[in-house]
Amino acid sequence: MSRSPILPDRPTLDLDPELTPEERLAALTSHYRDIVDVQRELETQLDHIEEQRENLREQVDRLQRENETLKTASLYLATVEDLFDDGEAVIKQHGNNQEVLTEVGQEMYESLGMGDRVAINDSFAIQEVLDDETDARAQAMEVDASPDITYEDIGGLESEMREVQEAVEDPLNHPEKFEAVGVDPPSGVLLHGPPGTGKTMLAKAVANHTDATFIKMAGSELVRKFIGEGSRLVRDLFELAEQREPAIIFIDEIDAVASKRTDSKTSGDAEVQRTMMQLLSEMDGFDERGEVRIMAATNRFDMLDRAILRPGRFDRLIEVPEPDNEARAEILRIHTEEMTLAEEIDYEALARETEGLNGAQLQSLTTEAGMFAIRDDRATVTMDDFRSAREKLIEDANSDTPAYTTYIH
Ligand SMILES: Nc1ncnc2c1ncn2[C@@H]1O[C@H](COP(=O)(O)OP(=O)(O)OP(=O)(O)O)[C@@H](O)[C@H]1O
Repeated sequence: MSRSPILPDRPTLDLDPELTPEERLAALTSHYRDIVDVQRELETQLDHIEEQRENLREQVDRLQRENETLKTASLYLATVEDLFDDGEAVIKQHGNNQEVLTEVGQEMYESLGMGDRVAINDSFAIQEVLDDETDARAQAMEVDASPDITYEDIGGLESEMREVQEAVEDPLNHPEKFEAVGVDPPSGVLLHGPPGTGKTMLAKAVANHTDATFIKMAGSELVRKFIGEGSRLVRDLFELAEQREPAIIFIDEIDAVASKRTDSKTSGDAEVQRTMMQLLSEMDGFDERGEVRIMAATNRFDMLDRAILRPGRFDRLIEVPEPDNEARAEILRIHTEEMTLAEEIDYEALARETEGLNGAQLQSLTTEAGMFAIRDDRATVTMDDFRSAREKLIEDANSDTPAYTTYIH
């Protein structure tokens, strides 16, 4: 780095009173020139300083970026095995079971207990104390011994329901049929299609009709920020399914863990890859698992890594489309079953008027129509209420409420 600038000497003027006017003029002219020279020198130095300032600014930016990268660098999971009075702890890293003695800052030391799960960095320094492991799993998985959704609750999707029955329900309820013919049922069933069209409902309904425990894991939950955590959750998921068989594993938003490989080499991507590899290896060892079926859903079929679609993995694809006229009428019928409706209600007309809405939006529409009746102090819901509800949904869409923006034109 350059040193501080050396300021030029300030020019001085010492006029002798004895000087003639000509001599005085010459002295003043010379003094003026000195001043101009100094000014030039100062200007050069100023340019130089500006340049230095620019360099320093760039340096600060670079350091800030490095700092950010360090802060977001991957952390590893470990368990506190032992705590000593002198502010040291023995931690055991998950995955490789390496035990390390590490120093702990005063503040961190006070919040630590034996057996705590912690996140550590590359130098084994504890960065964070984590929730209880069981909490983390409970948050990530939804376990429902008998979901109450039935096929009757699903509007439209007749052929999709039949496919799901064939691929998931029959192998669980009548494994002997498959044995008799000598074919293996599909390993995994992937439901794909736009959001809010009933994919989760299909998976729950099939669990209901088979007495299987429904175990749902959101793909986004599998993309954990700590190394080894995602793959550990995948292992836990399959273990739990085995303990609870018959069971249906349902991985929603599977694209979060099984997207096409990106070229970027960030540690986050590497961690997602590891989680996907764990998922693939669990699926490959699937045959021995008995009465466990696996289903997954995605809105981003185009993004999926083809590796998960190979035979023995998700080898049955079922597209779940947006509802057509007939399906919309049926969905509206299902969701208004418990509502007090005016006799004038014409489902076919409503279906035509709600073109572009998916199942989830149609459900909101019925609730919203009910709200209009309540606001008007009526117990009966009319066609006008449904129309006002539709207007409101459009208004919400136009005010950038994301859920409806893409559907109402
Ligand atoms: N075909 C349908 N019949 C009846 N209700 C439906 C249907 N599709 C969606 N719904 C309603 O929308 C809600 C959300 O549906 P569901 O969670 O099954 O959609 P999804 O396709 O899994 O959506 P996402 O991809 O956003 O997870 C359901 O609880 C239900 O109320």
